[in-house]
This record gives sequence, C-alpha cells and structure tokens, in this order.
Amino acid sequence: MRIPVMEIFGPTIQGEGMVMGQKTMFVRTAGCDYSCSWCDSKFTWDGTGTSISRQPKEIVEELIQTGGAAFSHVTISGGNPALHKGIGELVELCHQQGWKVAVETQASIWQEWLTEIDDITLSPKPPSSGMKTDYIKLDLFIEKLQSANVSLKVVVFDQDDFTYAERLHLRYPTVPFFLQTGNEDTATTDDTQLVADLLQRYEQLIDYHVQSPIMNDAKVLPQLHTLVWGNKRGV
Ligand SMILES: C[S@@+](CC[C@H](N)C(=O)[O-])C[C@H]1O[C@@H](n2cnc3c(N)ncnc32)[C@H](O)[C@@H]1O
Ligand SMILES: Nc1nc2[nH]cc(C(=O)O)c2c(=O)[nH]1
Ligand code: SF4
Ligand SMILES: [Mg+2]
Repeated sequence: MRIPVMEIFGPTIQGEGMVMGQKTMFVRTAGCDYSCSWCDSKFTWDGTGTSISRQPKEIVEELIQTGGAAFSHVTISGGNPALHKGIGELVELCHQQGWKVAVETQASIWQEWLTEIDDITLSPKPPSSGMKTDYIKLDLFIEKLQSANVSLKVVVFDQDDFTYAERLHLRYPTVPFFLQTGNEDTATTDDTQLVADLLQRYEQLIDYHVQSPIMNDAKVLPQLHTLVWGNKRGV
C-alpha cells in the first residue's frame, strides 16, 4: 500500500523527546487531520509542499541510498503518519533491515501498526495550537500501548499550555512525560535571534517546571535541532 512521502532525510539526530540525540533517518509523510496554529511542518498539509506516493519497498531503498550503512533507526513523522495504513508494511521492512522505528503522532487516529513501533511519541496539542484533545481517543491510545515504549510530549507556549500539560500528566501518571519549548517563529532565517529567543523560552519553561509539584517526574527539553540548525528543512 502506497504512502505519500513529503521528504526523506538523514542521518541526523532526533532533536525532540524521549530519544533525543539518537542518530536517525526521517520519513516525513504528507497530510494532517489537525491544523495547529504554530505547526513547524505546515508544508505537509497546507498545499505549499509536494508529496510523492511511494511503496514501502521504495522508501526502504531510498533510506539506504540516502543514509548508507550509517544508521540503524528510522523516525516516521509528518503531518500525521497515522493517516496511512501502508506504514505497517514499512515498519515490517525496516525491522527486517535490523532498524528500530520511532513514530511521532498527535494521537488522533489509531492504526494497529502502532503496536509494532519501538519508540512512540504521542504529542497531544495544548490550547495555543487551536486544537481540541479527544480524551476518549487518547485514553484508548494509552490503553492499547500499555506494554509499548511510549511517551507523551507537550509543546508549551504559555501558562495555559502548561496547565494543560499538568492535567495530562495527572491523567496518565505512569507514562513518561516530556515538556518541549515552542518555536514561535518557524519562518525566520535569523538564527542568532531565533536561538536567543528559544533559549529564553526554554528558561521560562524550566521556571514553570521547577515550580510545579505535579511535574516532579516530567522532563523539560528544548527542540535540539532548532538550536543547532534553526528553521532549516531536512535536518
Ligand atoms: C510536526 S509534528 C508531526 C507529528 C504529529 N503531527 C504531531 O504533531 O505529533 C512533530 C512534533 O513537532 C512539534 N511541533 C510542531 N510545531 C512546533 C513548534 N512551532 N514548536 C515546537 N514544536 C513543534 C509537534 O508538537 C510534534 O511533537
Ligand atoms: N532533527 C529533527 N528532530 C525532529 N524530531 C521531530 C521532528 C519532526 O519534525 O517531527 C524532527 C525534525 O524535523 N528534525
Ligand atoms: S498535528 Fe503535528 S503536523 Fe499536524 S498541524 Fe499539528 S504539529 Fe503540525
Ligand atoms: Mg519538526
């Protein structure tokens, strides 16, 4: 079954969440059922990008062509990768190659192949995104992924977002929880200014984090790739 692919890149480092620093290839799929106000990958769903429909086998071939032997981990992101049934076959082929597979999704659409993923990041969206969390669906995700290596990652822009994150962590206290700095300017090419702003936002988020008795077991992280490469695509 074909998968609409926006870009394949790497090897680079996973710049976010539970496996930050892991060397990985990225497969970015097209299309999203959300439209977050601050999405840093809008080109996957706003009509400004182009995707190519590919068979899982062709994706594996391109991963090898691009990354050679210098990787053992593949991250599937988007858009929302969970829109695509064909990813099940891609995951199976990656495992046959001996690669581990990670997925980034907002947990709005379930796919059975999610249970085969090695590192699952669920990233429900806080109020600043303009999106509404379907908790019935999220409960189902957490239940079905009970024995999986799963984490929750919430991007925080303001106090309201932080309160949302606290509630979420209280709802799923046993799921590893990550707070992530929000990037407000996903278009700028002024890296010096961007990094200064991002570090300030990270410091602000640390302030919220350290003062919250609810977040004692949570981890607070920046988006490492934006600190290193700014808003550059394909890194
Ligand atoms: C582009 S999304 C694609 C996967 C999936 N749609 C999701 O949102 O989880 C990958 C990650 O980037 C995060 N993200 C998107 N825009 C961001 C921004 N402006 N600042 C910080 N993180 C952002 C999302 O919250 C998500 O955790
Ligand atoms: N280096 C790097 N790490 C990432 N972690 C999550 C990403 C994403 O866009 O989903 C991403 C990305 O685009 N690049
Ligand atoms: S869910 Fe993810 S890809 Fe979709 S709009 Fe939000 S941040 Fe962007
Ligand atoms: Mg990104």
